[in-house]
Amino acid sequence: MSVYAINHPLVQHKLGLMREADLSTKSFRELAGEVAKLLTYEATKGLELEDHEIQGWNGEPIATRRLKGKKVTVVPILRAGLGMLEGVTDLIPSARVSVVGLYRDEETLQPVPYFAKFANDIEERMAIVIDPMLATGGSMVATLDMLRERGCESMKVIVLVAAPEGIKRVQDAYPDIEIYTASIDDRLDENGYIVPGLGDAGDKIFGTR
Ligand SMILES: O=P(O)(O)OC[C@H]1O[C@H](OP(=O)(O)OP(=O)(O)O)[C@H](O)[C@@H]1O
Ligand SMILES: O=c1cc[nH]c(=O)[nH]1
Ligand SMILES: [Mg+2]
Repeated sequence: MSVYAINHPLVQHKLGLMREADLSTKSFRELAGEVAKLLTYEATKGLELEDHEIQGWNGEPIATRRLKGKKVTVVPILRAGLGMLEGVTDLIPSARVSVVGLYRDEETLQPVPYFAKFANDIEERMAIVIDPMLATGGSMVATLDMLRERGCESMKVIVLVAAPEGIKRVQDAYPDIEIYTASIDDRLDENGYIVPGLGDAGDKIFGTR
């Protein structure tokens, strides 16, 4: 598995702003979308191109390249993953959206599934799973399991912040998956929150503190 911590200055600047304790819901939400978009740019760098000839401005043919048409499904993990969705689909507008609803039980830290709706032909698609936080990794692995059970072979992960524990959990379960993140943070605290982290990303995006 490859973990890509994106050090681009715009990513680091925007993530730094998101860490501010008193940030408004509006700003947190906007920044989540912007960082998601920048990470999507990185995560799609391996998409295949094909040659495509077009007629240019003066009537002469021009050799161009276009995306080979790999089918993509973006998979936000509810709720917080929705805060990244628009940023991702801005760059991949034809992507189908599959939705997985999970929350993490506050006592056991185990993922509790409550909803799932997958795009058609999921087994032919590259799935890009999005969630701001990869903490213990339980929610992400549960989502990847659902996709794999439905025949999805090609999967990538985009998270805003990852804990080493979560990276290891995904790595152990899915050694071939690529993870794209704006930061690998230090650790989890006693409640399973990422430190320094962002706090509760879902609450911040939805304004439900
Ligand atoms: O790696 P894990 O230990 O599983 O934790 C990460 C999960 O926790 C958060 O969701 P939460 O359960 O708070 O749900 P929400 O998005 O509805 O707020 C976060 O958005 C991840 O889905
Ligand atoms: O730090 C964390 C861990 C889990 N979920 C969050 O929203 N934040
Ligand atoms: Mg939450």
